[in-house]
Formats: sequence, C-alpha cells, structure tokens
Amino acid sequence: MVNQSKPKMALSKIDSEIEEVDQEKYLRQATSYYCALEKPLKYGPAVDSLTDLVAALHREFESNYVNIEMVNHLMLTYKSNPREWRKYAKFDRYTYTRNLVDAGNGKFNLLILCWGEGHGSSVHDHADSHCFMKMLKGDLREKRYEYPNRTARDTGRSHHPDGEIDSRELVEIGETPIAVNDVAYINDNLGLHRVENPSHSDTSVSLHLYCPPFDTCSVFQDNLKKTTAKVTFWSKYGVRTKQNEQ
Ligand SMILES: N[C@@H](CS(=O)O)C(=O)O
Ligand SMILES: [Fe+2]
Repeated sequence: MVNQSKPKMALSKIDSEIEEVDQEKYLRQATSYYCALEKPLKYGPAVDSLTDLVAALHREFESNYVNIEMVNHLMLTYKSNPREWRKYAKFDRYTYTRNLVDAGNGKFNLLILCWGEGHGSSVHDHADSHCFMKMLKGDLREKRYEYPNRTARDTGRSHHPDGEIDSRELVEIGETPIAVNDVAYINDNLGLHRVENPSHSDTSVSLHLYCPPFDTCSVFQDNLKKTTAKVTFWSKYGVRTKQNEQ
C-alpha cells in the first residue's frame, strides 16, 4: 500500500500566534472575567464518581484553552460520596488540613480540605489562580473581602469616583454559607476570603481545585499587613506526608 501522506499546510500567522499562548498565561488572563456557574450546564457530561471527575478534569486540561466553565460544570456535577473520598480525609485537632488528591500533571491541584469543629482559614488570596471549592460534608461559611489596594480597573468595583480604594483595613463584601454539593468560586479579582466551619459539633470536608497550582499565597491581617504563606500538604494520595515533604 502506498502511503499517501498529505502535504503539510503552512501554519497561518494567526494559527502560530494562537499556538504560542500557554495554558498558564491563558488561565491567569481568564481570572479577569470568569465569574462562576450557579448550575451545571444543561447538556454537560455526567460525572459518576470521584475517579470519573479526576479523569474528566485531566481531559479538560489537555488543551491550552481550558474550558473553565466545563471545569466548573464538572465540579458541580460530581455528587459527594464519602466512600470515594474518605481515604483522603485526614483531620488534625488544631487546624484544617490540606490533602492532595491529584496533582493534575502540574496543571491543577485537586485537594480535600478537612475542617474540625470551629476550624477556619486566615484571610488570604489565591496567588492569581482560579479556586473552585465544593462542599462534600457539613457546612462552611465564606466571608469575602475586597482585595486591598487594587484599582477599580482591576476589580470592577470602587468606592471613589477616581477609582481608588484607599481603605486601611479589610473591607468585608459578603458572607455566604456553602451547602453540600454547592461550588463556590473565587479569584483575586473577585477578592480575598476566609473560610470557617461554623459548627462546634460537626466536622466539614471540601474539595478544592486550584489552577494553575500554587505553593504560596498571601495572608492579610485586619490592618492590611500582608505576608506570604507557604501552603503545605497534610497528606498526598491518602498517605500522611513527612515534615520535609509537605
Ligand atoms: N484556599 C485555602 C482554603 S480556603 O480557606 O479557601 C487553602 O487552599 O488552604
Ligand atoms: Fe481559599
């Protein structure tokens, strides 16, 4: 049989420019306009298990032009099943824990966070990444704050006609309870947040997707003092991490 390979077409200028946009750059740009789905897409694919969710996420992240809405849809569509996530859910007495489920070939991180009674995070940002947070068990309360010293152009919000936000302390912009199977979404353009398990008798568990992944974020005090915090993993793939591997 004769191999009839077709002559290669020269890439047009536009094609070659499109190919140069890398996924990280694309995702960071998308934080300026992406706002979150409230309901799954009507004709979106089904997700039947956590394994299915991870596989579907890997497929979405194969393209440089990640369909963020589809990522959001997949997170919404997965229905929490404790039997599937229990092996990742490791608690600490004193603080919430971050447990790595999947490192997404370096393109995203999927984590299970375990919140003991009354545990909460400090006010923090998300290092210019997208953050999807899905409730798997219990309740969490999210408080949002304006990102300090961003101009109206960055945030689309302003208290001043000239667009400057010159507050000297954190400005709260909302408080939302997140119920089981709901998905909350935030990025730095939408603000900062602090998350808390309001219950004094029950634990909570949430599933977080960060893209691109990050190892540090900024933590803010009431007076806007900002520090860089390293984010660590309490466990990876269901195995408790040693101090030097976190
Ligand atoms: N973004 C936080 C959890 S939360 O408070 O949203 C973290 O990854 O540790
Ligand atoms: Fe967060």
